[in-house]
Amino acid sequence: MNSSFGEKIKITIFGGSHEPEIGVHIQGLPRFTAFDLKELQEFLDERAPGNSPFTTTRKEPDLVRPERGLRIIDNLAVITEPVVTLTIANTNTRSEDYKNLRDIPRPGHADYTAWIKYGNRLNMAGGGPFSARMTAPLCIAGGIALQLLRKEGVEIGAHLYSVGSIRDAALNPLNPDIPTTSGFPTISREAGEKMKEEILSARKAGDSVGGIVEVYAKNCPAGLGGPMYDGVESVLSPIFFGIPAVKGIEFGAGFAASGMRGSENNDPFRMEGGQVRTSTNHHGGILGGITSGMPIIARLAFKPTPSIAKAQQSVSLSRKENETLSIRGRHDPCVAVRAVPVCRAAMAIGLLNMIMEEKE
Ligand SMILES: Cc1cc2nc3c(=O)[nH]c(=O)nc-3n(C[C@H](O)[C@H](O)[C@H](O)COP(=O)(O)O)c2cc1C
Ligand SMILES: C=C(O[C@@H]1CC(C(=O)O)=C[C@@H](OP(=O)(O)O)[C@H]1O)C(=O)O
Repeated sequence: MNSSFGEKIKITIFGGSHEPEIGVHIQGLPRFTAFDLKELQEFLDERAPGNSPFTTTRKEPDLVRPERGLRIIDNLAVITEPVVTLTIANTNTRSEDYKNLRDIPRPGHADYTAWIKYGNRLNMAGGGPFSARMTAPLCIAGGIALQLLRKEGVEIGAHLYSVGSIRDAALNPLNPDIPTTSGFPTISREAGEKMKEEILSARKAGDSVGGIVEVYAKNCPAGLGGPMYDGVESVLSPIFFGIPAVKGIEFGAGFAASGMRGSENNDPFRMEGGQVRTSTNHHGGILGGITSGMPIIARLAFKPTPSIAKAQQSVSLSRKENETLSIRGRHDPCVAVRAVPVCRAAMAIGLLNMIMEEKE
């Protein structure tokens, strides 16, 4: 099953969690531009599963394989064709964990709705095409987009804004920057330690916990986007909602703006070095759907992982009876942790689309 996003840059993600491979076709990248494969692999490694006690135990190397449309010279990949294809092998599938879930759907996952729509035609082991595994090819496209955007001066970063009720230190909305910490994606090391405890405590209880990822883009040119459906929020939201388990998105002050007065929420304009800037950034870099030149800021709310070890109430679809379900298998206790690079990838693809459109 394929899933596509974008017009100027079109990505098509294919494969499934327990198929031989997953991958992405990317159409419309500027020809004869190069990107660094080693840097792309390092970006993929940030998302890869199985590398810490805070993720699923399904360990995958997630090695990027250039397949089509690229000429490889040492670590450089030069884009030579209108469509490029890259893949990743699935090397560590354990489909027997999913046998009983064909009949007894997991509460909170896509098992039941996929059965309603596709019956038994889809290989749903590992979550099939609904799995977070599909965010690996998203990160291939996003990792390439991040490198191309950096050439334009655009920087995209993200951090774990919260896990359960524990909040990270605040990002500076006027000049966001994420210091490199100890391998855990928070600004504050102390907040990171508390989040780790919360995640391990949920896992120990056979449970899971939700979280929020905050993502920013700075040095983005003013003037991208347009009114209504051409707006930056309208372009970014579909790619953000394509990430499994995303249940809410806010830009700038977001929902909190609804509790403010206009005098508090409006960002005063001022001149700075001959350029129009704002003194605060409640608008998150977007006014009327168009970028203002201030940092773009979005927060993505992730629900707690649906697959939990605790016994849950479900049904047998064949016997039409209530059932108690106990899930075996390997699952993230908090999906938001590994979603941090995924949010950067999604933001990069969305913005590259708009920047390329502007260049036409
Ligand atoms: C990085 C990441 C890792 C995830 N890991 C798991 C997991 O291990 N187990 C699981 O049940 N769901 C996991 N999910 C969430 C499911 O894929 C998702 O909840 C499911 O496909 C249903 O889609 P929905 O939540 O968008 O409705 C993960 C999501 C992300 C973004
Ligand atoms: C493999 C990844 O995460 C998977 C995401 C996932 C889900 O339901 O989304 C379920 C689990 O799959 P499995 O049962 O095959 O181990 C996770 O391990 C990955 O992100 O690369």
